[in-house]
Amino acid sequence: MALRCAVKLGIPDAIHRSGGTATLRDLRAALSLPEARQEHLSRLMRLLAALGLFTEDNKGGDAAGLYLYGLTPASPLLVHDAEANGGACQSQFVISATALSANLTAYLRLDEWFKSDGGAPAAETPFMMAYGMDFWAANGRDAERAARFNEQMGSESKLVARVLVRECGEVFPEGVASLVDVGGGDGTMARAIARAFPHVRCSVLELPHVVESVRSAAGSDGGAVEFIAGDMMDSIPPADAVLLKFVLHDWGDEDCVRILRRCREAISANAPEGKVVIIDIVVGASSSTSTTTKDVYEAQLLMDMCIMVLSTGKERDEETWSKIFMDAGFTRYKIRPVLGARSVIEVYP
Ligand SMILES: C[S@@+](CC[C@H](N)C(=O)[O-])C[C@H]1O[C@@H](n2cnc3c(N)ncnc32)[C@H](O)[C@@H]1O
Ligand SMILES: O=c1cc(-c2ccc(O)cc2)oc2c(O)c(O)ccc12
Repeated sequence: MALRCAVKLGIPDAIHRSGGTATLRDLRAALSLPEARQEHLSRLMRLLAALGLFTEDNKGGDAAGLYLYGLTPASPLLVHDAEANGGACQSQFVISATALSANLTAYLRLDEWFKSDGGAPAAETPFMMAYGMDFWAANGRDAERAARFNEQMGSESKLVARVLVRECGEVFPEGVASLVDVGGGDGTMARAIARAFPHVRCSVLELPHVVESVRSAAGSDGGAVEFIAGDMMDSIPPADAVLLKFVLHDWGDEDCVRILRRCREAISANAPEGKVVIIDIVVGASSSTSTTTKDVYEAQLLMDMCIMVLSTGKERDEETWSKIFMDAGFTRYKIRPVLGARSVIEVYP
C-alpha cells in the first residue's frame, strides 16, 4: 500500500523530473502536498528507501525537509518516461495488484477459501470465490479490465525482452524461421523477438477476445506480428518454435502436459528439430547477479501465492517441470536462469 501510494502520488516521476534527486521539501512542493503532510511524507520515504526503492541521505543536515532522496536501479521501473526504462514501466502492475476492483478482492478471500473443500467450481480458486468466474472469463466480460491486464503484462514483457535479446540470442538461431507465441497477450514479446531476430516470422495465438481488442487498438492488425484467435488446449499452429511465457504457471500439471503435447504436434508438423521455449519461474533457480538468492526465492514464492489466489496453477521446481516435459513426450531440456526470478527453459522433442 505504501508503494501504491508512492506511485499514485507520482513520487518516482517527480524525483526523475527533478534530475534524479530531490529534497523532501522540494518533493512535497513538486507533488503539491500540504506542509502538514511533510512529516508523513518523510515516514513514507524512509520505508521506501529501506526497501531499496529510493536512496536517502541527510548530508544537507538533520532537518527532515533537507533529507535528499534519489533513484536506485529499481526506481526507473516506476517512472513513466519511456526513455528511463525502454517503455517497461511497471507502475500499472503496482496499481492492479493493490486495487480492490482488480485482484485484491480475491486476495481478501484467501483464508475463507482455505477452509472450503475446493470441490465446487465456485470455490476452485479465491478469485472464483470472489468473482464467480475464472480470471480469463472475467477479462473476457470486461474489456477495460482485460486491456489493463494486457498492458501490464506487455510492460513486463518489454523488461524481459531486453534481457532475452541481450543474453539469449542463441535461443533463436538462423534455423528458427517461425515462432508462435502461445497466450502471447498483446504481442509485445512477439514483436520484440521479430525486431531483434528479423529471420524469425512471429505470430501470436490468443483467446478471441484478446485478438479482437489488439486488432481494434492497432487499427486492423497487430503490426508486424500475425494474430490467430484460438484455444491452445485444442490446437497450436505449426511453427519451428513455440513460446510459452507465463502461460504454464496458470495451469495444473495435467493441463500443462496437454498444452505441451499440442506444442509438440505444432513443432513436429513443421520442424522435427524444433523446440518449445518457456519463460516461467523455476523455484530455486536463480542467476543471482545483483539480487541475492534469498530475494529471488522470496519473489518466486510470493508469485506462487498470487497464482494460488488467481488461478489453478502454481510455480514449479525443476523436478516438477522435468516430469511434465517427459509426460508430454519431450526428451531433454535446458534451464537458463537469466531473468532474475524467471528462467528461460528450452524443451526438445
Ligand atoms: C499470464 S498471461 C501471459 C501473457 C503473455 N504471454 C506474457 O507473458 O506477457 C496468460 C495469457 O494466456 C492467455 N490464454 C488463457 N487461456 C488461453 C487459451 N486457452 N488459449 C490461448 N491463450 C490463452 C490469456 O489470454 C493471457 O494473455
Ligand atoms: O497479475 C498477474 C501477474 C503475472 C505476472 C507477473 C510478473 C511476472 O514476471 C510474470 C507474470 O501473472 C499473472 C497471471 O499469470 C495470471 O493468471 C493472473 C494475473 C497475473
